[in-house]
Amino acid sequence: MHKKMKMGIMGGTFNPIHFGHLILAESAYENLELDSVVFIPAGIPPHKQEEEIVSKKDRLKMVDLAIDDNNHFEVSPIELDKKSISYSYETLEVLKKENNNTDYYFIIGSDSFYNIEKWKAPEILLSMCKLVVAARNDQNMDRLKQQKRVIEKKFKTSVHILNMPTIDISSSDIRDRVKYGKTIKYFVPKDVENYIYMNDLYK
Ligand SMILES: Nc1ncnc2c1ncn2[C@@H]1O[C@H](COP(=O)(O)OP(=O)(O)OP(=O)(O)O)[C@@H](O)[C@H]1O
Ligand SMILES: O=C(O)c1ccc[n+]([C@@H]2O[C@H](COP(=O)([O-])O)[C@@H](O)[C@H]2O)c1
Repeated sequence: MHKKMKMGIMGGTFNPIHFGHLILAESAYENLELDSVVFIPAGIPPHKQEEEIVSKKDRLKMVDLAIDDNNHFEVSPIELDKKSISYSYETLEVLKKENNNTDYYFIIGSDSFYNIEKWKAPEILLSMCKLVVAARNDQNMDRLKQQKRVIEKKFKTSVHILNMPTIDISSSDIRDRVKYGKTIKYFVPKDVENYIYMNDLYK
């Protein structure tokens, strides 16, 4: 029997990818001793239909550029290749079928965690992976621990709260900054910054 692999799943709209996502994924890799983390850009994100989202090609390219120097990070186009909405439980079903000898860890920020019961079929999703959660700009650890207890009890799963610095960077703030001519230096990797300007994104 081979040792089970431990894979992190970093799902997101990545519109664009930024250092908050990268530090989150790297912290999960380190804290949970994962073998790798796969970034899965959402083709059609379930809860973000009203936002302006740049093309799948641009978002995939920016993830590629951002993770290029990290050999335990990879990217999968599995959700970009679908025409329908990217529900996480369906993605996990496909991954599980391909790789049964792997434990999956779905990595999210606290904003996603507080909404998880509104996701499609959370009971199916949480039977296939464990959640790894980072506090975001809500420093309220009591609320986070309370949500951890609720989800663990309701779905008979375990939730890992990550030990990482809170990084107050968001894709929406980056989009606004570009729009209003403000700097995004040190918010995103240099290659991503160049890609945004070269391709006139978020004007
Ligand atoms: N700075 C951050 N710290 C911790 N988690 C984060 C951070 N930024 C994003 N995440 C998490 O990464 C996942 C993907 O995020 P997403 O691609 O939607 O970026 P976002 O910055 O939240 O975007 P937007 O500002 O457009 O809502 C979500 O689970 C989100 O909570
Ligand atoms: O499956 C769902 O119903 C669902 C609802 C909301 C978000 N998600 C996933 O959560 C991840 C972060 O989503 P977002 O919208 O914050 O970019 C991304 O992988 C989404 O596909 C999934």
